Amino acid sequence: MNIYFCGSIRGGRQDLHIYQRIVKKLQQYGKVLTEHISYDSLSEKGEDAVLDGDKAIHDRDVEWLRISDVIVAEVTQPSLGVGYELGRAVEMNKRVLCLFRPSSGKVLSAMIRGASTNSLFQVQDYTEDEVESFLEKYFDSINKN
Ligand SMILES: O=c1[nH]c(=O)n([C@H]2C[C@H](O)[C@@H](COP(=O)(O)O)O2)cc1CO
Repeated sequence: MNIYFCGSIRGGRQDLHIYQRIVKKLQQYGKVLTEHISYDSLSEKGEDAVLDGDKAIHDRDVEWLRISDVIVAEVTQPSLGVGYELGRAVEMNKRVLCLFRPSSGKVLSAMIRGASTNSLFQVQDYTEDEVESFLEKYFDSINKN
């Protein structure tokens, strides 16, 4: 199974430790195409700028979305890139799980919470200690279907 994990990079790296837990857990279920989002070495600047760097990142990531079976996004730290990826994923009719921590004091965008109209696009509120168990439940349920 190809899994696309979305997490904030230029939107801020505050939640990196949670991304690392999520990616580690997701790797039990399939290949995480975007493992780099969990790297300590990846700063708020983004991946190393090469000639045409941002275009290459965008085109690679859209292709990875296209070949993904499931998209899991940690959406607590707002990120333009994550929002864009989720919009593209909806257009591609992909299965999406968004994870949000209300304990952050933030209020999730209506364009994400409001997109949760069917089982294909789910938004799950969680607390940090529950993250692995929510992922287990989610993957158990999709593996049954
Ligand atoms: O260097 C990068 N590499 C990369 O894969 N992305 C993708 C994956 C992330 O889920 C998302 C983060 O977007 P942003 O940088 O706007 O927070 O965009 C984004 C950047 C930098 O914007």
